Amino acid sequence: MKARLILEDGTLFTGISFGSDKQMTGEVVFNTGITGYQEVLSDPSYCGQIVTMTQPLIGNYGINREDFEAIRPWIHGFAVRRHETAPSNWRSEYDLGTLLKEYDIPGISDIDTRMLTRRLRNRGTLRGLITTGSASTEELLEQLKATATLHDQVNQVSTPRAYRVPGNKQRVVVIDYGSKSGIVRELGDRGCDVIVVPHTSSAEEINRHNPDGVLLSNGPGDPKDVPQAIQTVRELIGQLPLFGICLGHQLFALASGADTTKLKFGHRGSNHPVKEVASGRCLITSQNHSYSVLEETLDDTDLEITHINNNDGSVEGLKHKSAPAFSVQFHPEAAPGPTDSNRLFDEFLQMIDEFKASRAPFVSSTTKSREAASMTGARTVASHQQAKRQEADVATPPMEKVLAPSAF
Ligand SMILES: NC(=O)CC[C@H](N)C(=O)O
Repeated sequence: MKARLILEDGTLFTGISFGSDKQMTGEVVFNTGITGYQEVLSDPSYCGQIVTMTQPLIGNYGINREDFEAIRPWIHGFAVRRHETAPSNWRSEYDLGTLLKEYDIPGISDIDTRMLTRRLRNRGTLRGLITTGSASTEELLEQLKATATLHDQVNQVSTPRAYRVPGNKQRVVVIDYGSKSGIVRELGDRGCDVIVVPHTSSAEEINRHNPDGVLLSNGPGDPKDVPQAIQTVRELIGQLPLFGICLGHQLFALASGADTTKLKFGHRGSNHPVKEVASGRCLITSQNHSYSVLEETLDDTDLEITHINNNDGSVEGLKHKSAPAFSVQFHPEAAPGPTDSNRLFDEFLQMIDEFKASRAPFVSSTTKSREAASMTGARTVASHQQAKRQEADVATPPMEKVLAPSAF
């Protein structure tokens, strides 16, 4: 069956339909990863977008549920040069077209994805529409114009209820703005007791879980679409160790008084070079974002730049000058890789341990009585928190489900 993809500037691509034959609109973006189409399809940060892959052969290693980044894909369409209908891989369970059909997502193949990518690079990100219908190009453009731009994607993809992935080390609350399962996997692999909470959770609700640290997840859309989340992050800064990833990084910046802007066509792929300022080293990173923190708005904040994009000089990482908090625009949990920045999870857990140690009650030596007499507010808070933790271990707030990491 014939399918068409039309961009808002009138550019028309005619190809072959696969997946669902439903008509869908979305922001059209390109990803340059050679592998990883399953992770791209199922990354909730793509919610509402039509994705095209610059790699021309897509679907050749099929689909397996294990590599999904979320329980289901949220993209609005998939545009490829060639769709492989006979995948070859021992892990493959079914083919890409079957997956798209299952979730009613339209796919279009046999189009010139090089031309499409060049158009997006030259003009910037454009909205588009995929259809198998017979309406004229003019009618389709009218329909595209009449479709509202999405602003509620975080609401669509975040978990409605808190859930826990138990572990016996640091307790980390992940605020789910559309979290990839890779984030929970990385924390779980390190033994963390992970509690994933909805994006609407207040600082008070988060504190009730008695976390040792908070991870601000990735997620779709404009970070300014979730002002309540910005307020929560503002309250958490300095209270608990924080680590922000992608949307979480942008929210951390906004909460600290910086501003964000939309990039011309975004960064999406698995080999974006990023300079680590402290060491001068280059990390190869996985990326998927449209927005970016504006460097010139950082001057009046307590943030400093830790990472810079080698391609366009944009801000890729931040840390707070005094509070235990840092963030990155790229994805250290990247699957299928690269893994250069994976150690940021270890650095987060180290930061948590140092923060805990700095607040631990004083225990020994000759100064004991003097110290006890002048015990600081922070120490009182720490022992109070420990007591609360014991209580909470008995009665944690109601949670949806208790999942093992393999259930993702
Ligand atoms: N992967 C992400 O978290 C993306 C962040 C944000 N939605 C952006 O596009 O910039």
